[in-house]
Formats: sequence, C-alpha cells, structure tokens
Amino acid sequence: MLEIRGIKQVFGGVTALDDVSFTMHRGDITGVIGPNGAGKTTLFNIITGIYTRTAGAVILDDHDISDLPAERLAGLGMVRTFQNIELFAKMTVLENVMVGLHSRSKCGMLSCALRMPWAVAEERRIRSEAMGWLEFAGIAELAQVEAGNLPFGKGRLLELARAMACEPRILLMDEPAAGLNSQETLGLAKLIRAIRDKGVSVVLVEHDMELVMDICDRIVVLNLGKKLAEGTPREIQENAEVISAYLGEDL
Ligand SMILES: Nc1ncnc2c1ncn2[C@@H]1O[C@H](COP(=O)(O)OP(=O)(O)OP(=O)(O)O)[C@@H](O)[C@H]1O
Repeated sequence: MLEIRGIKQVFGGVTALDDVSFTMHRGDITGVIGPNGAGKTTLFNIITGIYTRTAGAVILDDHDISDLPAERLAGLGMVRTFQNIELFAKMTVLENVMVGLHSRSKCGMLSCALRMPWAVAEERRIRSEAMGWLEFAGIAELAQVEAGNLPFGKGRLLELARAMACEPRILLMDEPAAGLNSQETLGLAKLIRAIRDKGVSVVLVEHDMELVMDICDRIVVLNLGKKLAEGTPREIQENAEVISAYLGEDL
C-alpha cells in the first residue's frame, strides 16, 4: 500500500539516503532500524512531506504522493508522532485529544463560543469520542490531569491516543520507546498491537531491538543511507550483514 521507490536525499555534500526502496503492506507493523545517522528520520520526513526528496517517489495505493504537503498527507490518513512528545502542557489530558477532534469538526469557533445548541451537542460528542481514545490507550483515569504533569510514559500513551483520534490509515512513530522503562515499553507494545488490530498500518523507527523484534511483522534495515536488508524479524536476526553492521552481539 505504501511504496518507497528509489528515494535519494542529499543535504549539501551528505547523502542521507541513497536509492532506498521497499513496500509496507496494509495492516502490518513495519520497523525501520539502523545505526545512528543511517537515514531513518530523514526517510520519515520524506514520507510525511516535511522534506522534499532529491530523487525517487512515495506511492500510496498507486497514487504518487511525493509532492503533497504534510497537511494533504494528514487528510489522506498519514499521521506521525515525534521523538520529542509535543503535548499542550497547560491543557488536560482529555482536552489534548479533544483539540484534534475539534479541528476536524464542522462546528465553527463562533457557534461554540455562543454555546449554540448544535455546538453544545457537538462538544458532547467530541468529549465522549476523546474519552473513548483515552480508554483505548489505558489512561482514562488521567483525563482531568494537566498534560504537563503527566509522567513521561503516560505522555507517550496520550500522544498515541491523540494520533488515533485523527483516524489514521498509516501511523508513523519516531522512536516511541525512547525514555520508557521496561514496564512502560511492554504497555507500549500492547497498545501498538491494538492499533494494528484496528486496521491501522504502523511504521516505526526504533532503537529498542527487543520491542522491534517482538512486534514487527517486517523490518527494513538502513545503514549509511542504503537499505541493508528487509525481512521478518527472524530473517533480520539471522542476516550476517545486519549482525556485523548493526546488531553485533546483542542478539
Ligand atoms: N536537515 C539536515 N541537514 C543536513 N544533514 C542532515 C539533515 N538531516 C539529517 N542529516 C544527515 O543525514 C544523515 C542521516 O540522518 P538521520 O537523522 O536521518 O539518521 P537517523 O538514522 O534518523 O539517526 P538517529 O538514529 O541518530 O536518529 C546524517 O548524516 C545526518 O547528519
């Protein structure tokens, strides 16, 4: 469904990506791994329309989406989370999810401010939908907590609840386990599987190999801007080139 075709990205004299091609299949959890500087974040930024690639194409369901800006891609169901959690710190957990739903609501600011009856009904619907996503992420009991006071790991779950409220078809996660302890990482793995089970295709860049090998259906390995290997977790773990370039003696 999402095809990366011959992507090349040159920054000044640095070739961050060189002829990278692979296909992510619908309903899969696809991991993108590789050593620091391999080009993982650059690839994410190209897929999500933040960078304009030097060459190659990104194809979604047979349509070339390479030149679409980030806002249009979001409209097509491509949603991403960032390495650094970006929440509205002064708003409650619930309001953080409601904001995303409001921006897609047909109800204008003025009718909301004037408390018109349809606006009140819409607000109630948005609140209940947002609560549903908090329950899905397992943080409903924190709905009224100010987001800035959340423990880091719960912030990650909130970020995913908010992303799910955008009804993505493809959810791209940039290092979702960064900064989480092992208990929190287990919770994250459960949530990512639940997201996939809702029919969302997941792409994650991640350094936590235990998590990647546990939840990914397929893995793409980048090294120095090139695709080194692609396959199931088992195939990747057994690939001699991957072991020498990246996995070392960890596995
Ligand atoms: N905006 C930029 N301008 C210039 N060079 C860049 C830019 N973004 C990335 N690079 C370079 O491109 C290469 C790939 O970087 P990238 O951040 O994509 O790697 P990464 O695999 O995500 O690394 P990490 O695991 O450390 O996040 C690096 O050599 C980096 O210095």
